[in-house]
Amino acid sequence: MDIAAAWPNSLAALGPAFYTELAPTPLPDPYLVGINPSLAAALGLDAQRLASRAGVEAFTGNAPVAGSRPLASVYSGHQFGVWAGQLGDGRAILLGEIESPAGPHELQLKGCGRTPYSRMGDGRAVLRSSIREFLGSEAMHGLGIPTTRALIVTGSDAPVRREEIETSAVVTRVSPSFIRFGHFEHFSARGQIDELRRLADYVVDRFYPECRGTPKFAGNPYAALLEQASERTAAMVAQWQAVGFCHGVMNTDNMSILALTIDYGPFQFLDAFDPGHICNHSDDAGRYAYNRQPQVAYWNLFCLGQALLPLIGDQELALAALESYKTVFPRELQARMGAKLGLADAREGDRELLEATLKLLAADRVDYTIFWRRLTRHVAGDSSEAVRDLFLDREGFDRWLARYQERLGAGTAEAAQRMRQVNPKYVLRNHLCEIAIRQAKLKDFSEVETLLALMQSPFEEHPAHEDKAGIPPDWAQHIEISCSS
Ligand SMILES: Nc1ncnc2c1ncn2[C@@H]1O[C@H](COP(=O)(O)OP(=O)(O)OP(=O)(O)O)[C@@H](O)[C@H]1O
Ligand SMILES: [Mg+2]
Repeated sequence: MDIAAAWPNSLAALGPAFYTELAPTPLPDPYLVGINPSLAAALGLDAQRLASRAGVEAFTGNAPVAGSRPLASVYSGHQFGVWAGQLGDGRAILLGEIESPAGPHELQLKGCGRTPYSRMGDGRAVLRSSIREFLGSEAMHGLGIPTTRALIVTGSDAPVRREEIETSAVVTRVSPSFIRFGHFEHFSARGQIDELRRLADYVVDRFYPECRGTPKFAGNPYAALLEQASERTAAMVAQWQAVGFCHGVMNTDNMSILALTIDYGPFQFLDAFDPGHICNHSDDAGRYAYNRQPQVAYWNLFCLGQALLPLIGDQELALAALESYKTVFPRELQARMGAKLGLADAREGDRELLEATLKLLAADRVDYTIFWRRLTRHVAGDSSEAVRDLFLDREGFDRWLARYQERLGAGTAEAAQRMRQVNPKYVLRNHLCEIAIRQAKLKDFSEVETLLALMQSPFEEHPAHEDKAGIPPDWAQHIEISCSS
């Protein structure tokens, strides 16, 4: 398969300490599960060619992609708060970069066989989790949240053992970079300071050039990098919270240095609003519960700061670089939530109004997405009945509504306009994914295609898909998503 004239690989240029070159391991009789035409177009690729027989073979790892130089990178990380030592791409292989109208992007196959970093794993990914990653990352992109993306998913009937026997799949992910906090932790923990500096210089020069020549932090570019990563991570997590996204495995090896949402494992978009919701069935202690995500992100940034300390040279400077998380996160969250309420500006008392809103939602376990969308409709002119119906505590709701309407004041048409752009009608709920997965197991991939299109424009009405915007069925509560993928 020949899709790009050249495949530069800037990560490979860092030197052999950073990776192992190896080819993917083939899978028998691969088939197409899903293709992402809009991402293909954005990258200047021909979706039909990607989805052809030759494309399916190549993106399963069965035939070379001409000019690419496949490799698996090494990283380490903290998992569930504990140092886990060396991890690395145990089931992902980077093909290299392609130049595209959207700038250089890396292509990576996930689930394409064992690597030197597989430890006890089989190097595979199951169809179920690959569909979740494909749709989940595109749903986040559709919501305007920074994320890695997914170009194509292929499947094979080759069995994979998880809790039960499942089948294999490979997702081709796309990102400007797949470098994680864990890459920095790896070299720092081993005292490989030259490699650590090479990595940091690479990331700064390529993605954060403004970190050079800044008068901040006594001109220390690595402290500036830490601050930039902190601020971007704060903004990303504020977006997660606002849309009700639970990541599920916020280990430091799943935190992107570019603050892109990465690793769609046990993630979930909230159904009923429960601040302490734990989406990952393996997370017994609730370390990664929805309402803990902002603190966990800071904890992870602290690990990044420790990893960068040999370059920053001064603990005070590193702490100062982390400091802005504490102002950027609340500011971003307030802005996002204010927009969801349709507020044009920030005023005193808004925080209390927001807290009262969330308290009311939590008390009655109101569906998070439906609440905001119905509120939008009300602000646009519909009666308040549809929102009110979501609550058991009707009097509490009435008092809240009066307070909200007073704050909103006149100009509701503009407010509704704003709200429609930030309160999605569709999110990728677990049960929607589950239905698509069940059908895909029977080789019917139409629901994957439908959901992809829907999640790429989640703020639109799509009247033909009203059923996918409703209250989830009871069985949705019993779906258990764990780290097993
Ligand atoms: N089936 C597997 N075979 C080999 N290695 C695996 C497998 N599943 C996970 N790993 C490795 O275990 C570590 C932690 O896994 P985690 O679930 O965070 O990542 P992942 O889902 O494999 O990938 P990514 O973070 O790239 O999306 C990583 O080093 C990962 O490569
Ligand atoms: Mg991971």
